[in-house]
Amino acid sequence: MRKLAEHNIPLREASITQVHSVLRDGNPLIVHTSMFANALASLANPKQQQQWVPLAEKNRIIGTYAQTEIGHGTFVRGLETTAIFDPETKEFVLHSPTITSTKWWPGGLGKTANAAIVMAQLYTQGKCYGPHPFFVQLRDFDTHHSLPGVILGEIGPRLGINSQDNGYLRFDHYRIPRTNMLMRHSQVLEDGSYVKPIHNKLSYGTMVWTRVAIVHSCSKKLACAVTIATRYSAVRHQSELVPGKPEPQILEYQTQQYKLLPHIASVFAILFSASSVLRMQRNVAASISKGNVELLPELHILSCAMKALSSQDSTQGIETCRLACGGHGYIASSGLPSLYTSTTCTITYEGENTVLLLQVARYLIKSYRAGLEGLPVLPSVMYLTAPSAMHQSPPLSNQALIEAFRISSANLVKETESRLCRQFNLEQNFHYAWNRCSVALVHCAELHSRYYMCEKFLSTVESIRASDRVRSVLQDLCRLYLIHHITLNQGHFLRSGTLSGVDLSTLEEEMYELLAKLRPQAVPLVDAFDFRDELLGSTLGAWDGRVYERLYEEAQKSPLNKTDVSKAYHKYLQPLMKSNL
Ligand SMILES: CCCCC/C=C\C/C=C\C/C=C\CC/C=C/C(=O)SCCNC(=O)CCNC(=O)[C@H](O)C(C)(C)COP(=O)(O)OP(=O)(O)OC[C@H]1O[C@@H](n2cnc3c(N)ncnc32)[C@H](O)[C@@H]1OP(=O)(O)O
Ligand SMILES: Cc1cc2nc3c(=O)[nH]c(=O)nc-3n(C[C@H](O)[C@H](O)[C@H](O)COP(=O)(O)OP(=O)(O)OC[C@H]3O[C@@H](n4cnc5c(N)ncnc54)[C@H](O)[C@@H]3O)c2cc1C
Repeated sequence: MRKLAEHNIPLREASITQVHSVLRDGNPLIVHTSMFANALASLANPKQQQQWVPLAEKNRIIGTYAQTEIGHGTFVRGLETTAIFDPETKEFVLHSPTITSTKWWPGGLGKTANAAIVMAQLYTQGKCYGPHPFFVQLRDFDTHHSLPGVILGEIGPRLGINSQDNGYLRFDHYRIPRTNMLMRHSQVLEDGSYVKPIHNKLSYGTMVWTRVAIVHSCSKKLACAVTIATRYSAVRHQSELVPGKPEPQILEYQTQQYKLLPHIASVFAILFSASSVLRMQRNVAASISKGNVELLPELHILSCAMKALSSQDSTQGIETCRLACGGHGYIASSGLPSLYTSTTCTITYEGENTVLLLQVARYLIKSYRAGLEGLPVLPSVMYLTAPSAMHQSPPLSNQALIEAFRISSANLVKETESRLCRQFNLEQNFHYAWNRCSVALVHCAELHSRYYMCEKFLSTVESIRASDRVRSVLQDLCRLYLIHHITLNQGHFLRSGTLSGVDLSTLEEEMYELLAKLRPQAVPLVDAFDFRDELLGSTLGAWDGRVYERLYEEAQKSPLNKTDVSKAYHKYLQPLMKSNL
């Protein structure tokens, strides 16, 4: 915090990588500086912002975002915490009526935060208006004691991010002023009447914002992992490539190149998609402030799609990098285990990936049906009902591969929609039919999202003007990315008839050539991510390549090495050795 202040970096602009470098196993302030700050900025009205933002910026108020309950995370409409308006006192009464209504998970809630944005079911004049956000003080701002009516604690050790205090929270008829409801989009007036928002999902805005932030952070986390594994692969020599010859760098093995290079490419694919979603988010935020919510559904769907794909890709990529480092990838000082545990949670939080992909699928099916009826659909899904012929692009060119993605995706949506109709005819119930088709629907969402990511990668690379040589390396990397994802999804391309078996084997051949061509670029590419050693925090990935010396030095720091004979010898081993057991 002191460093950020010294360098005049606003908290919200501190990159996740910098934060990760300081607190590799979780940061108790992350939800304060991200979701809490964003909720105040986007859900509070100007008067409320004047009241709370300066205090939050000075860290007098430290907040969290308390939405998930022990019984409900995904299904936000099913939240049980209530906020009932009392017109007599002009207060809301917050209450946790059941065990399942206990708030559970919020970052920093256990011990750090003294306030929270609480999502609770709003009741006024006897009617429920669904989940709404409230600013709630939880602890005394001076003593930090929890306030009467607030029951708080920490939820216990997790797979990772254990230096964060994820918490639980219950309310016992806890009263807050009416003006603590975040009132930028909807209001409860003094007489208890409810003023509805211009779009009923605006109160979910902080989730959308965070999903976009997660996409960006995933590219950074993956970039750290590929940097470590690639540099290590250039230092590590193992086995014989040619019998009798010296042990080569393990990066010479084609299988090692196949493990690493597609994930280096993935960093760029995620990064370029993140930039594109961020641009859209800024446009939508500007439109909303002018009262226009037309593009909100598109942003919601795109952020769901990119959050799901980037969290899945980066988690798998980091695990592949860990495995690519053999035994040394398993040691904590490699940095890879904490990268994995602090990234795999992004698959679950801020909307579990399957659930988000089903949101995307719902949009695809609705847009496809609208397109068939000649109704207007938004630009990103117009292709679903556009004529599905290949254009005049040269066979197997980048453009042709993008078209193959587009047509295969449209084909899969069409096929799944027909299945949905057939299932509906059998079940006579849309929701049961939907569930029966949901595996296929998730595949539709994944292919559509991959198409978007491939398209963004290609268009961004093609627009690079600064350096022909940089563009040329990135073009090869992009080509590798396209072919790699086509080979992983061969079935879709064969089914749509966009690529033949011969095409696929030609592309596979090219992929192997690209691995060899890109091999000399691997280290320069990851060096270009420009992570300082302190940021990477890895014995395997440091810039100077002194892997073995660093591993040895790090081992000396193990607490077990403080004495030659450990306490456990006297307490357990020696008695065991003498016991004749
Ligand atoms: C330690 C490492 C850190 C790395 C991270 C780095 C950066 C990130 C920065 C900070 C984050 C740090 C830590 C994060 C900590 C985690 C926090 C949390 O997890 S907070 C809790 C998050 N919870 C969720 O995401 C819940 C997921 N569920 C939902 O969002 C909704 O319930 C769901 C599934 C979308 C459904 O909503 P529901 O109200 O039931 O709607 P319907 O399905 O009925 O749909 C109705 C229509 O509304 C549309 N919709 C839904 N959501 C939105 C939205 N947000 N905006 C616009 N529109 C929306 C939906 O598409 C439907 O539209 P149609 O009727 O089809 O037109
Ligand atoms: C590290 C971490 C930090 C977190 N931080 C916060 C925080 O700061 N604030 C906060 O409020 N919350 C936080 N959360 C909670 C998080 O948002 C939820 O865990 C997440 O939204 C998933 O909800 P759930 O746990 O209820 O899973 P569930 O919804 O119960 O999911 C379990 C399974 O059911 C499936 N499923 C659920 N619904 C459907 C459906 N409609 N269709 C098909 N399948 C379905 C899912 O795909 C999944 O396989 C955090 C969670 C973690 C792990």
